Amino acid sequence: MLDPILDIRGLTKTYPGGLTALGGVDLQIRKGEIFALLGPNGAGKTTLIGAVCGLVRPTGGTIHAFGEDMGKHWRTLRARIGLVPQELSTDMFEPVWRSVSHSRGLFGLPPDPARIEAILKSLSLWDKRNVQIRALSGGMKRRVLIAKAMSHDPELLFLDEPTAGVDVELRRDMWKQISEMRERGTTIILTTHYIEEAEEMADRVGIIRAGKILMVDEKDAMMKRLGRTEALISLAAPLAAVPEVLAAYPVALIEEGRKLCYRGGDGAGQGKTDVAEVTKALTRAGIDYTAIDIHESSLEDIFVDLVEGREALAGGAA
Ligand SMILES: Nc1ncnc2c1ncn2[C@@H]1O[C@H](COP(=O)(O)OP(=O)(O)OP(=O)(O)O)[C@@H](O)[C@H]1O
Repeated sequence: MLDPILDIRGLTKTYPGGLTALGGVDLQIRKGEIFALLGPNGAGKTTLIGAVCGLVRPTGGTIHAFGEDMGKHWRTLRARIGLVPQELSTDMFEPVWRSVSHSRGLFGLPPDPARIEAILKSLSLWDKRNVQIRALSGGMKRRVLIAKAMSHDPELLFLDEPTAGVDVELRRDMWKQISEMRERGTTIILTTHYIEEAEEMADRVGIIRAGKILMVDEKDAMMKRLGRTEALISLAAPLAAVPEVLAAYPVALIEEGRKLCYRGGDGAGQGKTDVAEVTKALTRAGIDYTAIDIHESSLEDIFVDLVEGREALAGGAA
């Protein structure tokens, strides 16, 4: 990748006590993209973010941001990176406005009330500017976290599970906020458990498990490459064997011959074409069916397969 905005090489982290949370992570992030890091609990997502944002001291490897070594130019580079953590740990007694304004100052920027006002308005927090953070609802507290991270106008923004535990409406609202930030030129890396979130938002997806990146790809390419079509064809009468005419297709008999199961395709429409041909072949052979149930695999299916190690990583491992 040419001039990645973030370039992580061979990053390792073994916590005192011996647990290896990151086992050699290589990851390059493009300027201007939304990158979703997907992984099960304990995969190392928060540790990875923490290593870039200075909350976790890596055991090994290098991190370059904006083309420079973070190990050497820590303060100046960190000021250009924003972090929305999972939870607010401080500032509970501060009013919203002061807390957000203070965050800007932490990165050495001069006060800019107009900018803070614009941020609070964009997050529908302006009405709450004088309210103590502890008195806000959970969703509003999350917005405050975003406002604090935006306060120093970072070029690279990490969001650690931005929508965990928020309702559907607020989640959609936050997705909109994140998209708007990207439109303004911010590069965004988010971690999530919600596949829907990655599917909806991300340009590229990285899948992490047990401290290793299993795969990184354009979301669409990943779905195309690993996507599958599954069709269940209910037969009018059970069959003892797969009919000869279907020999060329990835089909099998299940449920004691009462259903034909097709599993194949390439996530780009081939599966549906195959299924149409299979049904035509059945009709030509005089085999009646009563129902067809077609399911296209989603990013979720792909993710579950990958994380559980079911899907062969053939050709796909990054
Ligand atoms: N301070 C710490 N000391 C020791 N072990 C830790 C520490 N922080 C995290 N770990 C361990 O490192 C591993 C990775 O944790 P991490 O929080 O990075 O995962 P995650 O992918 O963010 O998980 P989740 O989705 O649950 O937030 C886990 O096994 C965790 O228990």
